[in-house]
Amino acid sequence: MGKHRSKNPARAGGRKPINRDDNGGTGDWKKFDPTDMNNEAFEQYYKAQGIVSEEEWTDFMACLRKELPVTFRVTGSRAHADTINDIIRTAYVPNMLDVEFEGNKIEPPSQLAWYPGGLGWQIEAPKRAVRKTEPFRLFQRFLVGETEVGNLSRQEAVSMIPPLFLDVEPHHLCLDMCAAPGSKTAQIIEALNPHHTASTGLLIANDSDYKRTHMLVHQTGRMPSKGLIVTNYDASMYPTIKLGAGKTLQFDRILADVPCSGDGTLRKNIEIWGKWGAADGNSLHGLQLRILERAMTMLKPGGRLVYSTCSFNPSEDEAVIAAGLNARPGQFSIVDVSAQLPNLKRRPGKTSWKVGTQPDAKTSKEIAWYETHEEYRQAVENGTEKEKDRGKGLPSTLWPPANATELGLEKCLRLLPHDQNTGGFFVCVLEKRASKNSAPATTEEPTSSSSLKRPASPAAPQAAETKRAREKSPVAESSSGVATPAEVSTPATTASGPAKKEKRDLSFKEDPYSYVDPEHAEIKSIIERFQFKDTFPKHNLLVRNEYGEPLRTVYLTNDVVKTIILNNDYTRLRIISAGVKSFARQDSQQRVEIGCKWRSPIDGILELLPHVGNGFVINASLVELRTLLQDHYPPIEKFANEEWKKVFEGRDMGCAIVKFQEGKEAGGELRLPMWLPVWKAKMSLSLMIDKREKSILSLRTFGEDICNPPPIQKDQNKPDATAETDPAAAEPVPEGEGEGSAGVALAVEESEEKAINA
Ligand SMILES: C[S@@+](CC[C@H](N)C(=O)[O-])C[C@H]1O[C@@H](n2cnc3c(N)ncnc32)[C@H](O)[C@@H]1O
Repeated sequence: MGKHRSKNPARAGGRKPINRDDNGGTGDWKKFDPTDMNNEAFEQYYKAQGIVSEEEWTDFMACLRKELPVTFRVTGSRAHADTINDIIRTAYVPNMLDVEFEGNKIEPPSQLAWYPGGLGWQIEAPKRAVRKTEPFRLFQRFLVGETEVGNLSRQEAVSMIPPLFLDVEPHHLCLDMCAAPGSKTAQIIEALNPHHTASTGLLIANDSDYKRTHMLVHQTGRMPSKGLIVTNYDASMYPTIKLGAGKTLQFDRILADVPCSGDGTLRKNIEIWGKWGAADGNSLHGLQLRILERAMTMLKPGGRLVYSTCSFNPSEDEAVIAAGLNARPGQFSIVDVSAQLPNLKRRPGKTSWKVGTQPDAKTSKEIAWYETHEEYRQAVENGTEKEKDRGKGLPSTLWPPANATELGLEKCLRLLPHDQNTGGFFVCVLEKRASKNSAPATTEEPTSSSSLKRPASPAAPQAAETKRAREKSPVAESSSGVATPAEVSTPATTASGPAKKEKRDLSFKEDPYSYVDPEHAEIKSIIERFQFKDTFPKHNLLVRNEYGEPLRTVYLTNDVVKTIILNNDYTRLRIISAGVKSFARQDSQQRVEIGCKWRSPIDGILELLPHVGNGFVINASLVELRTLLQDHYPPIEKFANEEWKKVFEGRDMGCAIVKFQEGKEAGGELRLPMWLPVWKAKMSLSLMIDKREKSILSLRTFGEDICNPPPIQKDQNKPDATAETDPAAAEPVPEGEGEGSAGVALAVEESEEKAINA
């Protein structure tokens, strides 16, 4: 398993790979002092590589020493994103056109010229100006709120590029190999669900760092998808995924946004100035190549693979691509993407580069250059060069191969900071040839004969899967080439594990997965409550225990995810999460008066809406929203709207979905319709979103936080004190508060599930 990110990514002699997108959303800016921004070896190294011409060198270096503008992306399905974009353009930007700060005019936010649909933005204003001028401060507050609810994503401009070239369609089976913290994962999910329609595709978002996979779960919670699985694996040894009947999964799209030295992020991670060394890139080349080679193996013929780094270094960029192509002669080609994103300024990849070492970056800035691998080996033999990299020395794949000019490396893209005021990045788009001799679409080809040996990885203890028996059941294929779960021999309609039991990786501590029998009494109560139509995928309800028992949370997955879960032991794939959280138990007691004890968390509502019965969703206006935000459990009689009161009085206790119409009313404005879960108790209603989300919603809609503090519980140590003493009885405790706080709820959920698993 990889290591957790360090606050100082360039630590350990600059060898630690960069987790570059981490401070994307925090707004933390480090001390910015251009006089510290020097590194002789860096200049020597890149002057020799010729990644910019001599005439441009001064501009290149000057730009690297400038503060990086803040950039963000409007997220979500297209119609939704366009509305948010219009709000920025029409409600905020006009107020920022004539702002002055300390005698200088401050430029308003501008749209990134190359980003599709104008949904990418850049703020060049210095941070101080943003804090000290009213229009920018207001905009900043808007950005923070919208980022919290998932409508915006702070992301470096160049980091937005790789997923755009991936060209994802809603039916694609995709893998994001090094995904945390997940800014590109979010882009892929959006491409799979452009209109929030039922995507039949799949995205597996993987990271070798266990803690960072939880960042991924959090980040993707804002754009839930039934077709999402998060895994925790060393990408260079990613396991083969079984589909039943001896078939294995091959992906239509793979993103390999690999760990790298990160010198393209110098403008953001300014510590790199003091730490950078020529050895950094050389030492990462091996891992990067192994990840690329694994991606090449798992890609479907005709599929597309995007390799990217935030490093300028050819050792991590062109050298990796060249070695990957040469390991599979004739099977892959570099795609010419010059016509895509026409306004994006890019530089061609290099067909020649130099390999240099820097024996000790701390004591000497001198770089030793070696024309060839043989020359380097000679120096090792002579003792003038010490062997690094665990005694194996530098691999020959670091040097430009003899056929470098024939590989089409100039079709790679290098993004340079001074071209459009960004960070640096490298992107290469590869396509696997769909030839007669290619392996069938769902069968992986044998692993290539890379010259680099794969080291054992603690995150991949079960790699020897060839030894395992494969299922014998006949499996039909869906249009995506994946067997649909109903066709898999494992009983798909009952709680079940993999079709054939595999050996468990006992070191993997996450809870198991199983599908719930749709005839289970709890599921029947849910179907009845939400008046689900026949279209509701009741066979695809997943829980986190071995017995298919709906205890606290039920997730909804699509067919592809189900096929994967049924055919692979979850510990072998190290599955951290799957599907969308769709139902959460609201009432764990045996109260008979509550027929369905489940509510739909906000994450899952959009997935449920197409299936709920006509008339189940209750319409409301901002007047009702105001009351629901102000009080935690407003009595039904408090609502002025007679129609609304009547509807709720006619309903049993339990969950409802309320649609708040867009418009201006009650001192607020809602620009898009919004669906929220509401719980009806005996005499009151409650909005089922957590306290923080309520406050953000209040600020966005009414311009102020109108939410009153939650009522004090009468005896917090006494279980179910409310039910005993409150006339309203059975009042819900919204997620994120008191006993029902997300953390506590999760703990209860885990211990309950663990108890049944024990
Ligand atoms: C540059 S970051 C990825 C950024 C991410 N794609 C995004 O856009 O948010 C590289 C990631 O690779 C992960 N990583 C490092 N070594 C890995 C390996 N062998 N397999 C999988 N992930 C790895 C790190 O934990 C880190 O999260």
